[in-house]
Amino acid sequence: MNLKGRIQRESFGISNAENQWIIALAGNPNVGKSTVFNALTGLRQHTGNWPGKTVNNAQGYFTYRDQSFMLVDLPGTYSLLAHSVEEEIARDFICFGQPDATVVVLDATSLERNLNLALQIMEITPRIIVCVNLMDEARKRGIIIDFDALQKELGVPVVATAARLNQGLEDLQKAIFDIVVRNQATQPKQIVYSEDVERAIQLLQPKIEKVGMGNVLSPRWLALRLLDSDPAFLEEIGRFVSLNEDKEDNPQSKGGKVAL
Ligand SMILES: Nc1nc2c(ncn2[C@@H]2O[C@H](COP(=O)(O)OP(=O)(O)OP(=O)(O)O)[C@@H](O)[C@H]2O)c(=O)[nH]1
Ligand SMILES: [Mg+2]
Repeated sequence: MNLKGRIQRESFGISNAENQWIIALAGNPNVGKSTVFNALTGLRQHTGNWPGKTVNNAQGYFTYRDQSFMLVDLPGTYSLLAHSVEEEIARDFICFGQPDATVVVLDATSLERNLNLALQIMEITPRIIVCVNLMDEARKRGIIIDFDALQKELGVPVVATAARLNQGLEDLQKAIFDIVVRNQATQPKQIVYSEDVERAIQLLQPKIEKVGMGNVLSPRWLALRLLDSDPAFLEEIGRFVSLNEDKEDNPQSKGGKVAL
């Protein structure tokens, strides 16, 4: 990891070892994130608070095929629209903490509602694994999920788990490994908005690409956030750009401001 990436992560209280991959664990409240986290990391974990917040932060470690992974258990959220401090933490870490991949844990018994968050994260990053947890509950209720169809539709890896029963966790580790270490390509499904919004995105996107943030955050997603015009978040983006900009690579960038 480069120095800028390290500084960025440290601002979230994350200081991973050299050669240690960072995996964010996101999901709606009560879907089994912490159960997945505990099953994968066992006793190799420590907890504290997110810097400056009274929200619990847990980090843990596991190794798989000689690679070391740090898991970061994010607060449970229904969306990333930052209506609460939990949503803000989850959104900022996924956007600016530069995780090498994000696992989004879904409740197999209420997929439709849970997919909302997965689609939001898929707008931000292609490095995502969908983990459909509570599969034992779904089976009990006679819910059948067509995983091949779901994976095809979403365009990202989908893994079935029952974390409380320790089922599917090795498949999850392999899916993480494939995305992070083997650089497996994904094609996350993108939400298509109304004609007006799509036209505005088309106008903004090339300008955002010129500013040179496209390799860190999705230009399409940034265009949507500019259209939201949430001033606090735009300021956050500006701070992030100034940490990450490299004037030699990117002569167009201007003093850390999103100059459009
Ligand atoms: N039956 C079943 N229960 C599970 C499974 N995974 C987790 N649970 C249970 O679901 C409840 C919530 O699990 P947590 O791991 O705390 O969920 P969480 O997503 O971390 O919750 P928040 O941190 O509050 O958002 C607990 O009672 C778990 O034991 C599973 O695969 N099957
Ligand atoms: Mg939890």
